[in-house]
Amino acid sequence: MSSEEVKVNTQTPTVVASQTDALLELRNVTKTFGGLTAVSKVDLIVRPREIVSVIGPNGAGKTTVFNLITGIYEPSSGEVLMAGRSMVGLSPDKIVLQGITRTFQNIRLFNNMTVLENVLVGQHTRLKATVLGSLFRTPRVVQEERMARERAIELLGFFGTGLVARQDEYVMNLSYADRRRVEIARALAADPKLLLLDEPTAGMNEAETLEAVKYIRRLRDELGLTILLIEHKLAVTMGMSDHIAVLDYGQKIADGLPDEVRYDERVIAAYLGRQSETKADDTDESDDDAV
Ligand SMILES: Nc1ncnc2c1ncn2[C@@H]1O[C@H](COP(=O)(O)OP(=O)(O)OP(=O)(O)O)[C@@H](O)[C@H]1O
Repeated sequence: MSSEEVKVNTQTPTVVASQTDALLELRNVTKTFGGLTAVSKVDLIVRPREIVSVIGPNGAGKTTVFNLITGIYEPSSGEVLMAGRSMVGLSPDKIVLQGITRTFQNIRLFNNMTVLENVLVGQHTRLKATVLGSLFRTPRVVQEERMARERAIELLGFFGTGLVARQDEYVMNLSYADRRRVEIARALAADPKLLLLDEPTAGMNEAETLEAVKYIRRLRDELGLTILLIEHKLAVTMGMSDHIAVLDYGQKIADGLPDEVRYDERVIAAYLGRQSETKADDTDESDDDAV
């Protein structure tokens, strides 16, 4: 994958009239990379406190959609709106301030930092300490640090007592499932309204996957979050999504309730088509897409 120039500006978001009660809305969003259209005219609505999944065969454009929402890429055309405000052109850190945080397909934690330190990193957008204040450790800075630590421990506590007890351990010593939890705790530290989870159960066994499904639901039910996720395990997606958007070759080919999507002929054809391509290629060993 070639990388693309990231356009960053500091403009404040403009309000665009929204016809919906959406928290997040993609309107006719297209992203091209040279001659390749990775995402083509995609509309998507995510309402407050929904759990919405984006699925599709490999290369369908799911990660690109996440990168468009989080400001890694700017759409070639179309609008990305958060609570009715356009986010197009905002830098990723400005988008975090709009209330959107994410986790990654390949966990991105600082392995040489402790569990607690990793979660503290997630709070940096909210802290107010100045460089001078930090140098001289003013009472305000000390108090802010104490509150940040308390908050980080509270967030780890969302996953039970296990991670709280291991807060001073290096992240690299944790199990894969625990590292995924720490990554979510770090994403929560920025106080999001919308959480984007990129394959939150990847690499997990069945018991860990069931556990992950439980805490994803709790993120919505107990913390009031709205969740958009990419997930390859279709049983997981079908079991917890309010609606599911299906991408194929960059286009949204279906969007509906799990049962509507499950039996949609275009969806079945897309998955079966890619599976036969994969078999012909015989290159992909990690295909757990199955309708
Ligand atoms: N920065 C980039 N430069 C060029 N092409 C890209 C870039 N990012 C993505 N693509 C291409 O866009 C298409 C969609 O990729 P994307 O990673 O969004 O798919 P995906 O659905 O997330 O796939 P997977 O399930 O394998 O992660 C692919 O053809 C990919 O090669």
